[in-house]
Order: sequence, then structure tokens, then C-alpha cells
Amino acid sequence: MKKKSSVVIAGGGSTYTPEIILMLLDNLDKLPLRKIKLYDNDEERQNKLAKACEIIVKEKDPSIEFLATTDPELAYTDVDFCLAHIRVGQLPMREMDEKISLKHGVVGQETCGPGGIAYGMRSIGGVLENIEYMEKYSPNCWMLNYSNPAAIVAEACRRLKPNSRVINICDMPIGMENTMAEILGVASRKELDVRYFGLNHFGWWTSVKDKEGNELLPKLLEHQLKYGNCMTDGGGNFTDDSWQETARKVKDIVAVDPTLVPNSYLKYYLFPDYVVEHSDPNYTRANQVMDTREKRVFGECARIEKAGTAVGTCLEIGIHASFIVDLATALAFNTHERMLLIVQNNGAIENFDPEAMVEIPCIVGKDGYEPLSIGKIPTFQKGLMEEQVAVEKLTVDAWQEGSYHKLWQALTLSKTVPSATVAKAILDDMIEANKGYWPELK
Ligand SMILES: NC(=O)c1ccc[n+]([C@@H]2O[C@H](COP(=O)([O-])OP(=O)(O)OC[C@H]3O[C@@H](n4cnc5c(N)ncnc54)[C@H](O)[C@@H]3O)[C@@H](O)[C@H]2O)c1
Ligand SMILES: O=P(O)(O)OC[C@H]1O[C@H](O[C@H]2[C@H](O)[C@@H](O)[C@@H](O)O[C@@H]2CO)[C@H](O)[C@@H](O)[C@@H]1O
Ligand SMILES: [Mn+2]
Repeated sequence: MKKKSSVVIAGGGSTYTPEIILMLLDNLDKLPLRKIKLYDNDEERQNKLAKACEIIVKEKDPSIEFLATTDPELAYTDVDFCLAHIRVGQLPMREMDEKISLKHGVVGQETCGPGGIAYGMRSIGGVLENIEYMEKYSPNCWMLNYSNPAAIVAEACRRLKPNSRVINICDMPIGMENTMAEILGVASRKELDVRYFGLNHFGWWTSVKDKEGNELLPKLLEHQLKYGNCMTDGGGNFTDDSWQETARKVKDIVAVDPTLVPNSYLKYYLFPDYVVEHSDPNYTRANQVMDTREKRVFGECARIEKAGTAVGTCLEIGIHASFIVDLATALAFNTHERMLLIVQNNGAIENFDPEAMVEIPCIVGKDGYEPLSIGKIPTFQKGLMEEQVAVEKLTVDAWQEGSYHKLWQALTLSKTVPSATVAKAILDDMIEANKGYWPELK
């Protein structure tokens, strides 16, 4: 019989929590569970969905213990996996990041450009705090961290928690691969063997093969040059119109380098003028999320709580997040699955900073991960990545040293920001908005 695991979801009040619970419950044959706990530092928010989650768990398998708590000791005692998706400052601070950037004519985005830098300055402390709880109460636990901005958080973990059992991950490549499989007429992304390199939200596929070893990259690129990462009718694996538009824009990113398949987040770096022109500075993605996903998830959780049953619920399994189960399963049962993780380069990309945190394929087993060798990367991608990794490193420097200048440099270096003057104006507004969240900068 397979060993049963105990899981804590950190950031229990997240809009993603119910779909992750549904996904865990759908995979009990792969990853059997004995406990599911929710942990958040905002009791009121977590309570909006805790009861519904308990009902969902109990209806699926009453033998699984359920607990929702704001007490770190209760949360982190006796856990094998922590699935961490915290958002320090919550969605109203995401709204500030996006709107301050746009006010200065710059991309206003959750993880890219000034928004990502500001969010990084908030996230580092929250993620480190959760790692410390984990190490204190369950030293053998693995944290699967997808709290954003994953690139900056991963760099902070590398420096400040070098021996911790933390693995930083992102669902974006998985989301795109689901659509690629559809485009290629392959049953699922699991039928594809991929090669990929880059930074988080900043990477490229160099190979997409079927299980017979046939290279499908040329066919995929030919399609993407016409339609982007969408089906010919614009359809695909999208949660809403905003994601569909991002997938369509892949067409223009491929045009810049028609030899590699890009991560769609590159639109923020290669077409920042287009992104700003198509943004509403008074109604950003944070507003959309609060008006749609947040209302839908909390509304449905309230309905389940009132009805006392989740039968007929409209909540859906988070398919894009299936990699979380795959990763936990690989660690628990030594499956040696190949997965894209954000890890220290250490020579895997031969001609790139060995200290940089890169997103590359790794083999995962019970002792952790082993990165695959990538070899040399082309000049265009290398140049872009060097600039971006410096932005991420300077942000962590600024957090550690409390340095105004390092953060100004980080903003100035971002490809999304046109000048040091604009960078300074954004920085001064961001400092004001982030009082109480950022270390004091001198
Ligand atoms: N890496 C990925 O691919 C990926 C995919 C989806 C979401 N995410 C990230 O997951 C996170 C959650 O997103 P969301 O939109 O659901 O956010 P959300 O605001 O709905 O939920 C986040 C929760 O984290 C809690 N929180 C904040 N600081 C905390 C702390 N120090 N300890 C414990 N809990 C804390 C908040 O109170 C909130 O309930 C974000 O960071 C988002 O960017 C990442
Ligand atoms: O703007 P949001 O809050 O909807 O999304 C932000 C997150 O987006 C990515 O996750 C995507 C996923 O890649 C996509 O395929 C689809 O399934 O939706 C997900 C979000 O709902 C991204 O990887 C995250 O880091 C972002 O936080
Ligand atoms: Mn991501």
C-alpha cells in the first residue's frame, strides 16, 4: 500500500485553493492523502472558502483529516508537502503595482516589469517566513512554491535559504503545452517530450517531440507564425479572453525569432508599447480578477457552505495545476519524472551565469531534482536573459541591503522601462504605496 501524505496549502485563502483541492482529490490513486490543511495569515479571507473546502474533502473521502488555521504551528506540524501560493498585499496591492506602472506609461503587470519588482519586494519576506515555519515544525517537508514573482522569490531562496527543501515552479509552460498538444493533434501534453530553457516567465522551447522521437517544432512554429499559440479558430486552453489574447500575440513574438517557440510572457518585454496601448490604466488585470475569478470562487464557496453540500458545484479541477500533483508524486514515490523547474543554473546552460536561477527540465525523484544539461544558448536569448536576470538579482540585493539605488537600478535595467528618469518616478510612487510591506530603502 502506498504511503499517505499530509499536505498544507499556504495562502489557504487564495482563489486557487478550491481548484487545487479538487485536483488533489482527483489524484488520490497517485498521491494518497491523510490530511489537508489550509494556512493563511488572514483568517477572515480564508474563512470565505474553508468550510466549502472541508465539505468538498469530506464528500470525496471522509477519512482525510481537514483543518483550516492561522496558527503556523498547527498548520506546519506533521506535513510532508507545503503547496505555497501566497500573495503578500493581496489583490489590492497587485492593482497598485499595475496602476502605478501604467500611470508612468509603463507595462502594468503582476510579475513583469515594475509590477513584478514591487511584488517581489513584498513576497520575499512572506515566503521566507513560511519556509522557516516549515523547517521548524516539519523539517522533512518539501515546499512546492508557486508564490509569485517566482523568479525573484527563487533568487531570494537561493541566497537566503540555500539548504531548504523548496522547489520553485510555474504553471505557464504547462498551460502553453496543453494548447501545443491540441495544435499538434496529440492527445495530451504528456505525449510530448520537450526541451526548454530560460528564466521564469521568460523562456523558449527548443524541441517538442512526440513519443516516437519525431521533432514537431517546425510544424508548431509554422502554425504559431499564423495563429499564435491558439487553434486556427482562436480556441485553446484558456481560462478567459485575456489569456486568449496573450496566446494570439505569440504570433508576433515568433516573428522576431522564428526558430524557437517562446513563452507568451515575452510579449511584455518585446512589445511593451503594444501592451501599454492595449491596457486601461483605470481597470487592470487585478480588477478583472477581483470582478470575475474572486467573486465566482468566493460566491460558489458561500453557496456550498449554505447548502451543506458540494454536489453540482461549478468549481472545476485546476487542470493547469496538475504539475503540482506530478511533482509531489515524483518526490514521494521516486518517479523520476522530467519536469520544468526554476533551479540554479550551475553550468546547465553552458554560456550563462552559473549562479542565475533558470527554468529548465529536471529529473525529479525522492532526493529532489537533477537539472538536465542544456548546452549553449543563442545570442538573442542570452542577451535578453542577462538583462532580466540582473533585474532580478538587483531586486533581491535591494531587499537584503535596504538599498534605494539597487532598486532604482533594477527598474532602470528592466526592458519594460524607457529611462532612469521614469524608473525613479515609478520607484518613488511604489515606495509610498508599499509602506509596511517593503523594507525601508536608504
Ligand atoms: N507560479 C505560478 O505559475 C502561479 C500560478 C497561479 C498563481 N500563482 C500565484 O499564487 C499566488 C496566489 O494567487 P491568488 O490570485 O489566488 O492570490 P490571493 O490574493 O487570492 O490569495 C493569496 C493568499 O495568500 C495569503 N497570504 C499573504 N501573505 C501570507 C503569508 N505571509 N502567509 C500566509 N498566507 C499569506 C493572503 O491572505 C491570501 O489569502 C500569487 O502569488 C500568484 O501570483 C502562481
Ligand atoms: O492574471 P491571472 O491572475 O489570471 O494569472 C496570473 C498567473 O498566470 C499564469 O498562470 C496561468 C496559466 O499559465 C494559464 O495557462 C491559465 O491556465 O491560467 C493560469 C492563471 O489562471 C502564471 O503562470 C502565473 O504565474 C500567474 O500568477
Ligand atoms: Mn507562473
